[in-house]
Amino acid sequence: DADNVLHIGGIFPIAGEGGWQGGQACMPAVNLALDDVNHEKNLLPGFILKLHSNDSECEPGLGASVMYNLLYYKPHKLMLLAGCSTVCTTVAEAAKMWNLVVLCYGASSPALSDRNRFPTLFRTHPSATVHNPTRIKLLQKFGWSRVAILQQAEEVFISTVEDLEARCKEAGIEIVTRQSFLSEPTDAVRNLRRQDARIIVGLFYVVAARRVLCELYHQKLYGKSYVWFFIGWYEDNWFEVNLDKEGITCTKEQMRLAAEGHLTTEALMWNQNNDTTISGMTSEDFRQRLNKMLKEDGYDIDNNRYPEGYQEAPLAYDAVWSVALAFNKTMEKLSKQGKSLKNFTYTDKEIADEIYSAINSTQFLGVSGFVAFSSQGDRIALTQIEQVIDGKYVKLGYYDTQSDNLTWRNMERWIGGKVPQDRTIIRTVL
Ligand SMILES: CC1(C)CO[C@@H](CC(=O)O)CN1
Repeated sequence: DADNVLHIGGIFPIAGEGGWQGGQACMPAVNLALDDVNHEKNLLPGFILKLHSNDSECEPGLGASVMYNLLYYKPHKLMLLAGCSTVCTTVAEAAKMWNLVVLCYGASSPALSDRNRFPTLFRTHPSATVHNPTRIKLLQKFGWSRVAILQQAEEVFISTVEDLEARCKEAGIEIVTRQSFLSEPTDAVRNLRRQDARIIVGLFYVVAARRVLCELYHQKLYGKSYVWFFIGWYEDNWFEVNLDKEGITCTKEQMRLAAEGHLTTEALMWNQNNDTTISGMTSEDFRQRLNKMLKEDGYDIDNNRYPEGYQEAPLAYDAVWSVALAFNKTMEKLSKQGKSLKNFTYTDKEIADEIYSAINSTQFLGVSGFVAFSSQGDRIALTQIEQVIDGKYVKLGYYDTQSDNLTWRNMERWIGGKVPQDRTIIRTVL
């Protein structure tokens, strides 16, 4: 009956062009999770979790109006789910005025790790800075203490590079140059050449990555004397597609030549082992159920026609479990004070603080791996390292920053047969 429903709001990036339309796969994943938590006995006894949502198109203004409508109209919502860094920034900055926790399943911007601006924000999506301890670990593993940085001038990459520079300084790694470009990388790449950069960390979106790769080919900044670190969440064959459409002057073969041997880092979003998670499923079971649901929604999964956000779907699924587990804890605590989540209103700071501290201490094995939040509300996640070998990505290993543990498979291959140097070695014969 109506009064035993726990209402939450959801803001999903679905339509539109700009940014990340990851709500296409994340909203189905959220619906799967709502089904599961509402059938889990003893999780929300006597209650059901109900979602009220709308589309932000990954536009912060539209996201703000979706949020306004969710809050203006009854019933009261107990918290908000949101995706896209730009929308989460707007929603999380305002949410505190309504004493609402915001849980972001699709926001990677490092700027969101700020308890002053976002006191009630949590995210199951790791910050883009999660790559940086892994990059440092790899530089140290291969003895590189002189690196260069090439980045696209976008907020997420600017703040990620600031974090990387600080960690390089701490580790005694020299940044020989930091080049950035808006959309044309020619001059930036030329400056890398001038500084004799050999080990380069590249931070850009995938369209810019194709331009950079073709530029590397033309300026011969690839092959046995160079090591490039790219971001690992581009689609697997990113360097062979859209060449005509995006005016790339290199052929597929030239792009493959330039891409051969590059390393990538990315946050793990699908639990890698076959362990049974809190939902009773393994991550592969989850994949099967999600694929079935997406096929019913009309996606041609069998021919690799995936909706956007498929990669991040486990983060959305686990976000709902985080909420349900936190509400379970909160209800137990409130009932001892003769209160209930049903009494929550947007001015009730006490209940809001109970929800906050319950989420803050929530930890469980989810389909996206072990779910736990840092003091800034950031997702603590493993990273994966891959290398392009013979044109295909090969898993090289995983890194757990918390325990500083690098699991390495010794599969790496260097074009010149040995680890490239980070500088020109002048051999003086005495
Ligand atoms: C790994 C990626 C693609 C990074 O951007 C996230 C979206 C965002 O930060 O706005 C979604 N996941």
